[in-house]
Amino acid sequence: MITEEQVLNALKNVNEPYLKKNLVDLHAIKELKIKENMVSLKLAIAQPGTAEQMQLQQDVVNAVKGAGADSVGLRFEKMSDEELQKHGGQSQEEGSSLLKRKNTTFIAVTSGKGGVGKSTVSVNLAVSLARKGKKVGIIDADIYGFSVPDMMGIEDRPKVVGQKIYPVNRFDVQVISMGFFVEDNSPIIWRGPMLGKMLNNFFSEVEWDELDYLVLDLPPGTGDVALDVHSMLPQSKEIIVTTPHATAAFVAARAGAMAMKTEHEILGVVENMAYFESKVSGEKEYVFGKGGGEKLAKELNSEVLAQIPLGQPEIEEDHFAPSVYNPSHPIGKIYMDLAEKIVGKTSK
Ligand SMILES: Nc1ncnc2c1ncn2[C@@H]1O[C@H](COP(=O)(O)OP(=O)(O)OP(=O)(O)O)[C@@H](O)[C@H]1O
Repeated sequence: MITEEQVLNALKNVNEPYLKKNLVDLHAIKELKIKENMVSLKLAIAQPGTAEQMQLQQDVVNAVKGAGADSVGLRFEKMSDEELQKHGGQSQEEGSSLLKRKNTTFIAVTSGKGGVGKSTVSVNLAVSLARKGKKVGIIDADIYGFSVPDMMGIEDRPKVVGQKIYPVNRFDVQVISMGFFVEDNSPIIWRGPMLGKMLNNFFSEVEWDELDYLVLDLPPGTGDVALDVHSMLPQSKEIIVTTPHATAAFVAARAGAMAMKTEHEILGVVENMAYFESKVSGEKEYVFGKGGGEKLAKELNSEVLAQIPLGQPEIEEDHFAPSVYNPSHPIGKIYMDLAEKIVGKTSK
């Protein structure tokens, strides 16, 4: 079995890309665990969420596997400013280019709780806006489960050229996901401030093409993380996703209340899983209750933008994307209408 000493020896040969010193001398290894020849590491680095991090991931995995480990799980955190300065780095400047673009409308998609379809709505809204000829990007910032790449059927990783990361293009949408920065699907625990730093890097280090819309799939809930994002993106507009159940709407109202507190404009509510429509009789069955979206919209002084029924997209062999509805699918049409409404509400 691989020993701690062997791992450390291997990491002596890997340089932190920004500070150009090896990880051991930098005291960058904040945690090292070995279990049944599986090594898990937590590393503090100067600039997480950058092209360099992706290269570093690869270097660390190769080095530790080369020393005899079967698998390597990696987590990253941002090095403290104190440590950074000690090693000759500069603390990072906040604020970045994408955030300053005047022509990009930011749409944060949020929900009170998980599993209501927030990512599905984010993805289909982004694709539908692109189908309408808009230039669209999506950031999958749902740290509790970055599902966007899978939902869109993305197997590629972003291209990295020099310092820059190029988003993956799928259905004419530029896609960046937290999931691209995780090695081997290893579980990661993000804390609020880390997410903020990561997002900030997505805005500054990613080479976005022109964008009319940037859709942000945010983590559910109203915790620190969401608050962080709210304050970081004061210009962002919001869509709140709920199911029709009264309790779900009640929880979602808290997410909405926060948007109001942070003075984000609420574009409206999307009620997902609103009903099931029988193909035979056309009858609607309200499987998860009724009226939640309406109730929430009223509470937020807003409106229900769409009611999306239960239904699966057709699976296409040559264009595999398990959660993207075709524009001809009844649900695909509802998403096109939603995109139309969003364009109407956000045109200057
Ligand atoms: N209208 C719908 N009909 C059928 N299945 C749906 C619908 N909307 C979402 N789903 C399914 O429900 C599950 C949860 O959806 P999704 O991941 O979009 O929710 P979420 O709110 O983003 O969850 P999380 O917070 O865990 O990321 C997925 O398996 C998705 O395919």
